[in-house]
Amino acid sequence: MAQFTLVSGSVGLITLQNPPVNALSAATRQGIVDMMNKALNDPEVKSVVVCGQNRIFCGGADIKEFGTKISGPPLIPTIHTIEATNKPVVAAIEGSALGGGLELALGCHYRIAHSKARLGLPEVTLGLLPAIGGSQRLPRLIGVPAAIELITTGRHITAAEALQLGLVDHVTRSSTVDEAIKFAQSVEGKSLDSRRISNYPCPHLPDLDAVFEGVMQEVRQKAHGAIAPIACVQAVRAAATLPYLEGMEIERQLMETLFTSSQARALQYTFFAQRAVSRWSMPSGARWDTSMPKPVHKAAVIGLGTMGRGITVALAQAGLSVVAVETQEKQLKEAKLVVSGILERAAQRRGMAPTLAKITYSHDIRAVADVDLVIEAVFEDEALKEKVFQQLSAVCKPGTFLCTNTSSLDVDHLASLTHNPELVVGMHFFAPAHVMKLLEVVYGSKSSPEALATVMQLGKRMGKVSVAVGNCWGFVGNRMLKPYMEQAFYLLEEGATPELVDQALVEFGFPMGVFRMSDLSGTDVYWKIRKEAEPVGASGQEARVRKGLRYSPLGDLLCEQGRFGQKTGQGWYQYDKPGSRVARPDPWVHNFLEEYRARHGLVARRIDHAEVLERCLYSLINEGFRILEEGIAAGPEDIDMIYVFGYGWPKHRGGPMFYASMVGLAKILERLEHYHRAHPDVPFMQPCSLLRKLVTCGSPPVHKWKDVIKKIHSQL
Ligand SMILES: CCC/C=C/C(=O)SCCNC(=O)CCNC(=O)[C@H](O)C(C)(C)COP(=O)([O-])OP(=O)([O-])OC[C@H]1O[C@@H](n2cnc3c(N)ncnc32)[C@H](O)[C@@H]1OP(=O)([O-])[O-]
Repeated sequence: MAQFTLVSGSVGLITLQNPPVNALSAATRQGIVDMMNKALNDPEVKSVVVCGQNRIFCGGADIKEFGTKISGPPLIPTIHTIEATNKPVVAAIEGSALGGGLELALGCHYRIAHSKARLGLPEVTLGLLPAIGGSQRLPRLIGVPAAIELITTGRHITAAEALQLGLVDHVTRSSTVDEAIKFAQSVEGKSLDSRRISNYPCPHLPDLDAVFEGVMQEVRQKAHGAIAPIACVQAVRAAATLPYLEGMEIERQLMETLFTSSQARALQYTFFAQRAVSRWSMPSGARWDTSMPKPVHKAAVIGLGTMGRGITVALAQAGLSVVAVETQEKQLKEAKLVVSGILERAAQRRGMAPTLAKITYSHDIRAVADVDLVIEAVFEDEALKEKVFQQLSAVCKPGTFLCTNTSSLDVDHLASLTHNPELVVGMHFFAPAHVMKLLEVVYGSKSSPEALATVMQLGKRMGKVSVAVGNCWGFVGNRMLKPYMEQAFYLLEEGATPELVDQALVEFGFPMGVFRMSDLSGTDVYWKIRKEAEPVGASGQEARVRKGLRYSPLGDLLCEQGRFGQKTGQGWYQYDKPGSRVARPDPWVHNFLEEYRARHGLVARRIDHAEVLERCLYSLINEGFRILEEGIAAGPEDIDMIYVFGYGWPKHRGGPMFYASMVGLAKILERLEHYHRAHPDVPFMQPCSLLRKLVTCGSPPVHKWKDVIKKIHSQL
């Protein structure tokens, strides 16, 4: 797990060997301890270079070990030994030096990085803090403000930035290990007094208390309830105010609390789930590792509204040639300006040339004749999309994949209008499409494994977290959102205000509540969808029962007043002016709700945050279980990643299905039964049979649910 070689006569080369990322597993830590002892005790060795096998220094602690009983030696004493030795120790950083990997490098006397290397302390993203001395050494080396920023965000930085910050001593474009060996020899026998970071005083900051107060406020606000960023600030404060060893003790105590927290478990689950969803499977048995994607060099986007523009940017940034088609001249002109502007600004930020030449614009759909893949992003209108699919099927070269960005239409139906339904796949982007990480990839009943593999690979190229799901109304994300939003409306009918519901959800960790979100995206968006799905019928606009089930017309009544949210300056909240982002509670809305309740003989009651969360979240989770039962999502990780990366579900709660497992499935079942008894006309509250089955099986942990689902399917 670590190898020792004597090179150039006097340099002990220690190579970490734990593929794929040389994570610090128990065996690797043991290897480092043993090999370092060997090097430091060998009189022939005058200096040491530490590097990683396969051009990656070290991806940090072995995250797989975190949920288990940790064995093997701790690294802190070894890092102290390295720092204290009189033999110069040089870290040769290639690939990544992250978390514990960078902390090991910080214990070395010198750090040399390859120009393509990435460095960072991403522990916070796993619900932890850099507790192998990183929180104490980094501020001493690069100063408190820069250290706080790196440690609380977990950002990976380039070697160039690391050099600028003083985190590394030298950056090279040639062989890092060779340079490190040469450098190590050049400093053999020289004093290392000025190279031991733990001896550095933390760079002085005037008015330390005020600085930390400001930082804490900012970090708290961004954390949305996550505890690790707060602990990171506390640890850096210890570095800034206490001697090194006392700071280390604070680091240890803070880590002890974080290490066993449910937030750390959720974030570590998310780390692996994010990677697991790329290993997709279809109900037919087709899988990621047996299906070959086709190369996509040139793609087209049809329709250059907000979504089409974002998709064009995402494709161009992924290095593809793009044909962007919009039939309306004015819209086409405007789109060109917007797309170029986004690409230019992004290129400026990265210090690169923009990829404008890769895009050709046209108002004629025939311009897509030679592309490998088309993404249709026209207005969400069934007749229009039908026409576009028929046209595409006629003009595209044989074998072109046809994708739709629909959020609510039937992928199978669109596929049926083409000559080759096996080439049709849904690509459900989230606005803004070049920013949002999630891509729901929807395979229809006829989609070929090759088509799915191609689109999943394209999603990866665009930097998306792509999740393959089956075809059904709303796919996974929007289908689960329906019961959640319905409950929010019912809560208003029963006595809540939009502020109360939103506050409960924000305290849970969502960046904003359902009503604020609805104002932001436009209250009319779902109104249009509702009007198609839930026609008014003979009983009228105000009817609270439709098709025999409970219905709340509150959202529809609000829209009829022209209150479309932020864009009109009025929605569930009031805004200073149309487009303003500052939402204030609106007495008009409170009055509107009171009058509505009076008209329907509803008596307002006190509703607390716990009820808001249980009703909104458990009904959403219940629908998640139905989706799993139907095989629309292959596993709970798929649902969770859709919610974390597309719907603002707090990462530190792991996604709805992981959250359900943390709350306890039996409790979720009991509360759903309770609410279903109280609201028998709300089918979303009726516990799903998979949930019952899992509870009967003793509520297995989330990674075992697939086994139960498989058993149910095999019994059918
Ligand atoms: C002790 C207290 C203090 C804590 C200190 C810490 O260091 S906390 C840790 C701080 N460190 C971090 O947070 C760094 C986390 N890692 C990363 O950010 C990236 O993996 C990368 C940039 C190192 C490589 O990116 P890339 O796109 O080239 O590759 P990829 O991402 O696809 O990964 C390939 C495979 O390696 C696996 N794996 C990766 N890392 C670890 C790990 N540490 N452990 C175990 N496994 C790990 C990964 O699951 C995947 O396995 P799969 O799915 O094939 O079975």
